[in-house]
Amino acid sequence: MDNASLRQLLKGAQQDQAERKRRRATLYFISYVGGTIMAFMAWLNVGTDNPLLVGMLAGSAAFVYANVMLSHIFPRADIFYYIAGLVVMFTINGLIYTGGLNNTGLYFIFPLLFVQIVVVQFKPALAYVAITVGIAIFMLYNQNHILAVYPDEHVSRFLIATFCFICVAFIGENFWHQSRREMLRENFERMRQANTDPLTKLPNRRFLEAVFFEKAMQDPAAYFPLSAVVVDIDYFKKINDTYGHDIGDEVLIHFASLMKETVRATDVVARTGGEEFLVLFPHASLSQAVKLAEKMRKAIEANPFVEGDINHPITASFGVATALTDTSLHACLKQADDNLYKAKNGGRNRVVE
Ligand SMILES: Nc1nc2c(ncn2[C@@H]2O[C@H](COP(=O)(O)OP(=O)(O)OP(=O)(O)O)[C@@H](O)[C@H]2O)c(=O)[nH]1
Repeated sequence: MDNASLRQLLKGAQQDQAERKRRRATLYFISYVGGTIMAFMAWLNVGTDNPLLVGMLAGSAAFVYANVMLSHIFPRADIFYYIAGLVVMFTINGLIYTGGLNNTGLYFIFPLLFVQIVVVQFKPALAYVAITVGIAIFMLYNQNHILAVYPDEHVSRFLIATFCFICVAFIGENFWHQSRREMLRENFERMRQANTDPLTKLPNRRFLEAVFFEKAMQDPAAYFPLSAVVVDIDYFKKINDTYGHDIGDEVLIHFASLMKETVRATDVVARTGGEEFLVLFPHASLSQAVKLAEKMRKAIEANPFVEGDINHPITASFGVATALTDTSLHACLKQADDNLYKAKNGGRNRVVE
């Protein structure tokens, strides 16, 4: 797997945790509380001479509820945050257009603008707020086209207060956004280190268990049949004993890069133990995996470790197995291990399926 895909997988795993929870909780809270307030306001306005306001508030409440219900069904879709931001845009301008109850609509704009900033992510929120306030200003200066009547001094006070509110809200959001990004970067770095083998820079066993297998279980159609190849360098102890541990380390790095070069960007090569590696081929049948393992075996055999006076041939043994579905993943890994054992007992430098 190339570095970009690995980063992508790790970032996905990281975001899935705290960030998604925070955004979802915000959307749920704002939708249920905001939807209820709008429904209540619609009811308060029933019987007044402003049927458009009643319809708009009731319609917005219904839309907000429908949106949040759908977001429960599709919890991973971002579209519902943007729809909520659009409903807020519509409500703000609807309030300005109709004037709200006793012409008090302008007072509700500030909390609604804040909701828009919180629900939509930082950069898109700038565009949402600019459009919302742009339409509002247009209506306030073209009052002959709207139902409400706002005295000039209300308009100026409102615009000055809106300007100050937007500046303060965005400055706060900006600093919060920056510190969150910084925190995410640090967390990501820690996570990357925890999931990487420091010697070969390959993903480690933790990555497989906490990230890759989790992802495969969440979306089996994208990964299965998943083929596993357990690879173990032959007579590695002899290399350490002959040339020393440092050269042994160099051999492991050489071996890791050879294996990485022979697989595709979507395949994973991980170091799972001292001189043991696990290669995973998503969407690969047993026969395809055997061919790929044979290709790796030949590449390793053809590329001895060369450094200074040392020219040491290297071979490895391979155990292959395939999981047709996610339920057979653990049995497949055990089978691949058993096959590696057979390859070792059968004389090494071979692939056993
Ligand atoms: N240099 C180095 N050696 C390691 C590392 N991790 C494990 N080893 C060594 O790898 C060797 C593994 O030896 P064995 O399990 O006997 O396997 P082998 O000599 O490869 O023999 P077969 O696997 O049966 O072919 C041991 O000597 C470990 O000390 C490491 O990170 N660096």
